[in-house]
Amino acid sequence: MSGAAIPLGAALRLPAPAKLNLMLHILGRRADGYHELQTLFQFLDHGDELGFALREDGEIRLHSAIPGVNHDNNLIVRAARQLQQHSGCPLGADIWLDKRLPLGGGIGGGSSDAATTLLGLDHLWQLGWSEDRLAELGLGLGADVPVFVRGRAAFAEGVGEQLTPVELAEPWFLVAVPQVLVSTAEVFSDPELTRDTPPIKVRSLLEGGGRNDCQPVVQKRYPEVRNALILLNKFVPARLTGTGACVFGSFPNRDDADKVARQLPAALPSFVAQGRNVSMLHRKLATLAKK
Ligand SMILES: C[C@@](CO)(OP(=O)(O)O)[C@H](O)COP(=O)(O)OP(=O)(O)OC[C@H]1O[C@@H](n2ccc(N)nc2=O)[C@H](O)[C@@H]1O
Ligand SMILES: Nc1ncnc2c1ncn2[C@@H]1O[C@H](COP(=O)(O)OP(=O)(O)O)[C@@H](O)[C@H]1O
Repeated sequence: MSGAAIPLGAALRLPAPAKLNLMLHILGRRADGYHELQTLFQFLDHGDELGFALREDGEIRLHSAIPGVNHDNNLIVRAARQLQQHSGCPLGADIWLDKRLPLGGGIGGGSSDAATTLLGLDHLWQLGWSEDRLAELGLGLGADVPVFVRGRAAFAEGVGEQLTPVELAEPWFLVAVPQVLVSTAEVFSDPELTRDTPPIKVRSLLEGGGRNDCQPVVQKRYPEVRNALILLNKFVPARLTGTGACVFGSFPNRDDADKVARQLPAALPSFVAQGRNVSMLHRKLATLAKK
């Protein structure tokens, strides 16, 4: 991406971590067309970074462009404007984005950027909004925004907004990034999508199991994703996250994950990161609260 680095003048720098959907079941379709899910979210210690500085004139300016996303449609700008409108805050902000997460990868980059913007500006503008209020506002921006606002690994139901925090093992993940952009809307409108998985209880899930119901449709439509799953499966059980395109496998330590990463072809970029039950954003905010 063409993003300027975050300048030293930014008053606040905050991470926007990626997430994985460790499993994703589709239970049915609601009257409004959205799908009822059960999914398990865990954060990664890898992500984008945002910088914020206060503006007295009420303007919201994002200084880093993402190719293909115009300024006003960027989830960062939309999140900032929503918070401004709903809080009646007269202040504005200069915002910078160091974009490291792939777009449309199923690792939640856009949603995480939006959540970091909501929490970052709540801090900068000293609004004192509760997490509940910020999560509710975030849901209007995207189904995955609330989990990033709350920052706890969670079992999610509904369209992803009913969250039950969970304590999971924190293994290392190798995340492969097929060079293709998967459209979430396209996957959810595929007639072949499994939409009738019976609901499960969180306890049975934590004992292992689960799958990603989007995977058969995505690997059929996107050969890049199919190939990535085949390649990674040679080393470790591989699975799709969200609606893709990223696929991942888990390892007990960083070295094992790095070894496999080195054996993947150059045409399939990847990164290694640790699964975390508390997001890096919330760890950073906790240190600011102590100051
Ligand atoms: C399914 C997940 C799992 O994390 O996929 P990823 O986007 O992360 O891959 C997300 O909940 C996705 O959330 P998000 O990416 O915010 O989706 P949205 O932009 O709200 O939805 C894009 C389109 O997908 C369909 N959609 C999305 C979510 C859902 N539960 N049911 C749906 O049918 C709708 O047609 C919607 O218009
Ligand atoms: N700040 C942002 N970062 C990433 N994508 C954004 C952002 N703002 C808007 N978008 C749009 O949202 C789409 C999906 O975003 P992203 O979160 O990267 O994918 P996914 O939901 O699959 O993880 C992108 O393809 C892009 O068009």
